[in-house]
Amino acid sequence: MGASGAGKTTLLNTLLQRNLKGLDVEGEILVNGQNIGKGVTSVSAYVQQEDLFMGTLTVKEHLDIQAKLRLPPGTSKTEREKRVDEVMKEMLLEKPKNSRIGIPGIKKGISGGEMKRLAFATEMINNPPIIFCDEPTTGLDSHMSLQVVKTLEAMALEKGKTIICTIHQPSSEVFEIFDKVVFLAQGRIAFHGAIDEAIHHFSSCGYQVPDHTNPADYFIDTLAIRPSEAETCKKRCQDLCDQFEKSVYHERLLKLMDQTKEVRSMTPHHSASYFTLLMALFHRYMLDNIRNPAIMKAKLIQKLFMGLFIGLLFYQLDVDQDGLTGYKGALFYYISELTYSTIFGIQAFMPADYPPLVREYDDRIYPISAYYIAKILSFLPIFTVDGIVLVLSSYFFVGFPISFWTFLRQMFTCMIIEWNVAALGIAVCATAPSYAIAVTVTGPLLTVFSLTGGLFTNVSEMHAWISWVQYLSWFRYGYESLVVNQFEHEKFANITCQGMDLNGMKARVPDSICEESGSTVVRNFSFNADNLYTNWMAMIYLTIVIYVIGYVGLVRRVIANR
Ligand SMILES: Nc1ncnc2c1ncn2[C@@H]1O[C@H](COP(=O)(O)OP(=O)(O)OP(=O)(O)O)[C@@H](O)[C@H]1O
Repeated sequence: MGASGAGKTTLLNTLLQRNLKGLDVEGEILVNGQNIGKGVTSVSAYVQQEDLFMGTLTVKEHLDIQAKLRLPPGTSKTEREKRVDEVMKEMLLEKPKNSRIGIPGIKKGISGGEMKRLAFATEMINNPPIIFCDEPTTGLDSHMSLQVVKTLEAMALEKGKTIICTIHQPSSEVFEIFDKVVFLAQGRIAFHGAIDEAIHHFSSCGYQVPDHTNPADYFIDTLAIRPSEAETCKKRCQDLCDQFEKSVYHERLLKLMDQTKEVRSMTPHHSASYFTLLMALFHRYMLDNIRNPAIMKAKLIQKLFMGLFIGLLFYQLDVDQDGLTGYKGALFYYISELTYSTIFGIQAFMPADYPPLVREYDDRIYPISAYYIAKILSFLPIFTVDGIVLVLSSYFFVGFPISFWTFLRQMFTCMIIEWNVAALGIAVCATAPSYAIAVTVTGPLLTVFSLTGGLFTNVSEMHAWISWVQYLSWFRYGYESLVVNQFEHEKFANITCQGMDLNGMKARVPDSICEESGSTVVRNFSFNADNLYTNWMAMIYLTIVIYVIGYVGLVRRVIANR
């Protein structure tokens, strides 16, 4: 305990060997007499102040997934289910087990107290002997705070756990539950011992708790640095810390520390196998994608709507010069539709994954690669199905050739385009430090790639110093494949040299501008009919390279954040 700025969080971080960048830490941290460094994570749990859950999951689903992530390899399904039932019972979560967790202030879910107990339940799954908690009662009313601290007490008394907890403004009832309390002031220890002893010690230093006053409030107030009288407060804190160092309580503390140097055994917990981690994370993200109406439902409805719109706009195009403009536009539109909504859809939702990822990575629950692969796999079905919906809902209206293989190639090209786009969306999100930066980078990138896609600029006419950009663009690869696939079909073997004249009547266009066959269209774009499949390979290759770059960016970002 201590006033704001006393060093509580720093002490917890030091014990847990986290977020110590820029700090000069001295001394030794021993767990059962052993200096295990960052290994402290494998014998402890850390319940942080802010609860980070996936609000779309139910309490039970969340715990099931956490059990898969946290229980050691070789744990059977029955054992896992038994453990989940046990922690739900211990943490009084049986009643809300099938309720969605929710997102405070956004989507209604379980109560604040239940959420805190769920945070404990999550950390308790693998039965760690030590539990660190950072201000577990923050944001809870007095009744819920008491319930949470009683739960902690039960863990200590009934399960023999060591609980190290920072606490902010506890009520007298809550304060009395703690066995031992450490008061911090300006990074130093102002007191360590039982609550009665604290009252006695502070009183002997001239700070008697007044009647009808919560001792916790009084001590924190005594140790606080008030800006208006900073120097006096600092001096008071220094005096109290000095007096503690001369007290019997300090002597006892030194003896206790000597005893803890005796080496005792401990059993670190092991994480699940890589495959189990991957499957559990995939399950979690799939459930979230399916439950989140803005991801799954909205995308499918949007693609259906846009597909029908394309179908109506380009309904049964003629095979003449005007029709050609429509066919070319419709094909390019497919790529745009698959690009913009996909990339911005990903960027709207993926940043929310980052805080839990950093936390769970710090807790050594899974490696970053497991998250990254699971995330990619969970997006893959959505960004495959919606492309199929788009093509299915428009293809036959537009008047593209009724040919099984042409249809299938068109669908497949669209699928690969969307995989490529999804890769860029995920990679930019993984690498960019914030959503705003991700969107700012993505906008111009899309403009550059669409401009070099072949519709606005002829691919052979670009200046040598800029034309290389087209080889990074799925617009370029995708458009060439779509154009070749359509215009090399026999439907376009002969194209009427007719177009609309100034009076709105069909008239013959001059031979010099007439594209009399699909092959001419392909040639005029400077596209190559042999590139249809090569482009698929190029897009798949590009997808993989982008994913790798995104992975490296994510790892750098997470590690830099520690
Ligand atoms: N033992 C220490 N020696 C020197 N500086 C310290 C020590 N402990 C903490 N500090 C510094 O004091 C400042 C406040 O520390 P910290 O954030 O841990 O306080 P806190 O008690 O958690 O405050 P709050 O309740 O407001 O979160 C930080 O700049 C930290 O680096």
